[in-house]
Amino acid sequence: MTNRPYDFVFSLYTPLSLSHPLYILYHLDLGTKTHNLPAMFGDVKFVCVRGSSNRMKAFGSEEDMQDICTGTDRYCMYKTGPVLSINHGMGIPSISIMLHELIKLLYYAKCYDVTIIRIGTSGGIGIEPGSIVITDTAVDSFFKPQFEQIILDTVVTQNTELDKELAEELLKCSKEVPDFPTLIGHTMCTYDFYEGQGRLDGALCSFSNEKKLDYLQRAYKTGIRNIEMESSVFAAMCGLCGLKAAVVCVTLLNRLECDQINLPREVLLEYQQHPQKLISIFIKKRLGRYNPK
Ligand SMILES: O=P(O)(O)O[C@H]1O[C@H](CO)[C@@H](O)[C@H]1O
Ligand SMILES: O=c1cc[nH]c(=O)[nH]1
Repeated sequence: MTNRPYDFVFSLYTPLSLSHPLYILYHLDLGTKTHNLPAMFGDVKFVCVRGSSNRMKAFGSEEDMQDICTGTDRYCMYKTGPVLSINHGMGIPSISIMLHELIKLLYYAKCYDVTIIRIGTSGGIGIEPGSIVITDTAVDSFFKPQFEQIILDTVVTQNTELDKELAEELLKCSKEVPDFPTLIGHTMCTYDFYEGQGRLDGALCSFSNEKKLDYLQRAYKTGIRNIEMESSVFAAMCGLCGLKAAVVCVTLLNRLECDQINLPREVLLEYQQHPQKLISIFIKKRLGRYNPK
């Protein structure tokens, strides 16, 4: 039974919170006592997560979309039929807090068969800017396929593999959008945008251009095709909770060539549409509503 996989996780890990009569999803400004979560979210089948709140309304028309998390400016959430969109901010701590509360929300709303996708931007390694990378495995800065979570005073190593079948299904959907290359590869997840991603243009830089290129070329050789800042904890938490998950990111630059993102605004906006287009096709296909022109 994979219907509500998070039941399994909750029974393992959180008996206290489950038995609590009132549950507050603090950073989402939602709660079991204040909101009828099954009525509001029970039909959710797809959750799309993105970094910034501006990119959130992609699945509905701007006018009729209301932010569900009105009482907080931490996260924004929109719902269009079975598609829920939430932003996660930048970096592992921010997405991790959002995911804890989102997964509890899905549990209390009695959702089942949910697919969750991070739609994002990234720095490419050795590939054309504008390409899409569908992540098979998130790796850390040592190129290891793992996420190290500190729980109390213990380092717990978690698996960061993503759903292979889902990745292949997404790659198949990409054939419908031939305007930009799409590939499956490893994604490196870092704690920082600058030195942490081997950039020379931060406020601090403690290594040479040669060292940077050597590092990025070694990353390429292990199968890493892009770098971003959330995929490892996303893969680990969704995997532990049995949620089918994918990470689909456009690359904004080729890090073997430069560090600065200096694309004209309209090109940047156009690139950000690439993963969005792919995911729209995927969802429409899943819902039996895809009509290729
Ligand atoms: O996918 P988005 O939200 O653009 O996130 C990527 O861009 C941010 C850095 O600019 C990091 O959070 C990285 O993961
Ligand atoms: O280079 C990049 C671009 C977007 N996001 C990142 O984390 N790195």
